[in-house]
Amino acid sequence: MILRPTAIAGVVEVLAEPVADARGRFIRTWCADEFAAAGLDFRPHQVSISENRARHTLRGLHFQVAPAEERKLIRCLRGAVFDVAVDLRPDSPSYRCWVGVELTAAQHNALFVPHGCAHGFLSLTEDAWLEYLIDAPYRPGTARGLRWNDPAFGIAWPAAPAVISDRDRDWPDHG
Ligand SMILES: Cc1cn([C@H]2C[C@H](O)[C@@H](COP(=O)(O)OP(=O)(O)O[C@H]3O[C@H](C)C(=O)[C@H](O)[C@H]3O)O2)c(=O)[nH]c1=O
Repeated sequence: MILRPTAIAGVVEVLAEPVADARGRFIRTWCADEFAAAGLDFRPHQVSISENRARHTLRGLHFQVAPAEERKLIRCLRGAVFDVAVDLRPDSPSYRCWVGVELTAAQHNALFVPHGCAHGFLSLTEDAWLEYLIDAPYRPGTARGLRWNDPAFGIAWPAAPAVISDRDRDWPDHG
């Protein structure tokens, strides 16, 4: 795999290096050693799947508050999504900046999101499924959120959401 840095420190796109033969392809999607060699201390604790029926479903943007902070590796298992991370670390040179990456099942690419960043996505196809590798147990009530169109972040989404939860629609402005 190729770990490609983004404009936000610690947010890394993981590009697949498929090994093809007459039967098809073999793709490594995570490796502790390769991540560690890139300075990413990431050991998954739980794996989840997010199934999204309608095109332009938006989930997020979420982050977990300490001590429940999560590092997560997100990949698309079906369809495609526009995946976004926002830097919420006040001491970071990219504080309040965002990056967006198109994740597709066909490319097998992924986005690594470290502590201190919010994550969200907009599905670009019907039946877009995401896999999350997360390095902490799920702790209900520890999630906080940013609103997708909060002017404080100016995220350039490819489209407005057609489907969004009330909770995600109503996150307050961050001023
Ligand atoms: C996140 C999570 C949820 N759940 C249960 C709780 C609810 O009964 C149901 C849906 O939860 P929620 O509406 O919080 O799911 P999303 O809105 O997709 O939340 C996720 O969306 C954004 C984009 C993220 O990056 C996070 O992974 C996560 O916050 O699954 C669990 O059982 N385990 C979990 O780890």
